Amino acid sequence: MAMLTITKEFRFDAAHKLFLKDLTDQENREAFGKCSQLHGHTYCLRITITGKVQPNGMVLNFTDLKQIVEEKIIARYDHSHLNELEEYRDLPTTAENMSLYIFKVLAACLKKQKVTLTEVQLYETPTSWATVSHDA
Ligand SMILES: Nc1nc2c(c(=O)[nH]1)N=C([C@H](O)[C@H](O)COP(=O)(O)OP(=O)(O)OP(=O)(O)O)CN2
Ligand SMILES: [Zn+2]
Repeated sequence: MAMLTITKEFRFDAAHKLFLKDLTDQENREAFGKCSQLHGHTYCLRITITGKVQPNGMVLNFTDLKQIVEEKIIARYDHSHLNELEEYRDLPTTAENMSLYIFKVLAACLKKQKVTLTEVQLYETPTSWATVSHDA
């Protein structure tokens, strides 16, 4: 059976460094290399949802999707220092951890809109990204 999804793309700029609290600076340099130094990315975030097509012809108005993602994620992440955000106090700010957190937050919000979040893709660079998918 065919499955319909819709996707919206967002961008945000943020700074971070990769480190583990329990390691010394030297050990973090050895573990994470250049990424243990503060640096920035223009992140690209793709949000994909599915649901019933409503009488207006839409699963969810892209404008409404934009408002939710901007309020819950972009407003907090854009021009931020990611390591200072509460959710990453004890977690490395990897694409993996960030996409898992974003999925958890948005899945709950989108459920209230009667749609299902099927995929979050977070690109740290154009060649490096993480994908979290909804369990079938
Ligand atoms: N599995 C992961 N590996 C790495 C992550 C990550 O989140 N998950 N993050 C980093 C760094 O943040 C780094 O800034 C990005 O790494 P990399 O893709 O190597 O960056 P480049 O600028 O070298 O990318 P190119 O497009 O290949 O030039 C490291 N690893
Ligand atoms: Zn990085």
